[in-house]
Amino acid sequence: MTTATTTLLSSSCSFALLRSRPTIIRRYVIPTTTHDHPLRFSSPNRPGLVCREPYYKCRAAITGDLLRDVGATAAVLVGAYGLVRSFDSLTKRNIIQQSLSRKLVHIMSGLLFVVSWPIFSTSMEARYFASFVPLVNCVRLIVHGLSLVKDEGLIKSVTREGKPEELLKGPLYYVLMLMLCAVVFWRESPIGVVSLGMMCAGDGFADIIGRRFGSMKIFYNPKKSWAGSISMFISGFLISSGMLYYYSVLGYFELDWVSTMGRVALVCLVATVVESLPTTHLIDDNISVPLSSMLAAYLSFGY
Ligand SMILES: C/C(=C\COP(=O)(O)O)CCC[C@H](C)CCC[C@H](C)CCCC(C)C
Ligand SMILES: Nc1ccn([C@@H]2O[C@H](COP(=O)(O)OP(=O)(O)O)[C@@H](O)[C@H]2O)c(=O)n1
Repeated sequence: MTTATTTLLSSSCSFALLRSRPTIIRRYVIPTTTHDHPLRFSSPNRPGLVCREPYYKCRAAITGDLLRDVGATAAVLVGAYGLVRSFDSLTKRNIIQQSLSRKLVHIMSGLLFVVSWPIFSTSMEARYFASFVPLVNCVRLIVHGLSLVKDEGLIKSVTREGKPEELLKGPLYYVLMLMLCAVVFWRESPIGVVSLGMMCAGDGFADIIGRRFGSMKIFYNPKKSWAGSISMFISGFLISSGMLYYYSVLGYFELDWVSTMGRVALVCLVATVVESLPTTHLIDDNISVPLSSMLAAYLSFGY
């Protein structure tokens, strides 16, 4: 470390405690509705702020963040593996059908992943630690999808027909969307939370309800039903709103709930219409539903 840097750091480190007010720290403008970075300080790899605390305090804070993020990543990785294994066991013991098992994994994986985001630190790198979990699962799906390694439990839990190559479609797109939302939107924007709510809960319940009660088919797409689409809208709206409430209770968002409910309803309507279209052969629902939700949420929420 250069003498200049040491001098800069050893002089002091200023901690700017951000709550939910717009705060400008030199080149950083923190949006009104987040305090995802309650502590921001400079270090050689974090230029831009003046240091005024003793250097050891900065090191301690950085080390604390690092340990917290590594621990959180390990815990979520174990949770992901355990979830798939649990449903594999339930399917093997014929407690639930394979199709229902896959949909429950579809619904629960992404939602629990979003629920886990607050356990990561407030550092700028936390989102990359979190996105490491879907990355590992992405590699796992590719390795098993190419049959480089055999994992009957994984294949049975997340495929329709038990073919390894199925892992390279819906499930792979699903974890890629989890990574995208974690890195791009994280805890700072409702867009990622709502989009994953629609992909996980909305699309998941559409399948479960539609298969069972979908006798009235949609006139422009006989493969989809009104029951499925209506359940997608309702479940997507309730789960997405619940996730936004969860994050607002934790202080990440300050939302006007009357207008927010309208915005979420609009996003749900867009995603539901997109999912009902006869385009599954062109683009997987795990791509079209989250992307259309992101666009609608961006236009609706504005950040
Ligand atoms: C079955 C899945 C997608 C198939 O979708 P579709 O084709 O039916 O529309 C989901 C695949 C899930 C994946 C194997 C595991 C993902 C785990 C996630 C990244 C982290 C979850 C952490 C949490 C704490 C359990
Ligand atoms: N809007 C919807 C969505 C699915 N479904 C039912 O759920 C089944 C699976 O839906 P899907 O092809 O979208 O499944 P995924 O691509 O989400 O895995 C469909 O074949 C329908 O029987 C429905 O009835 N209405």
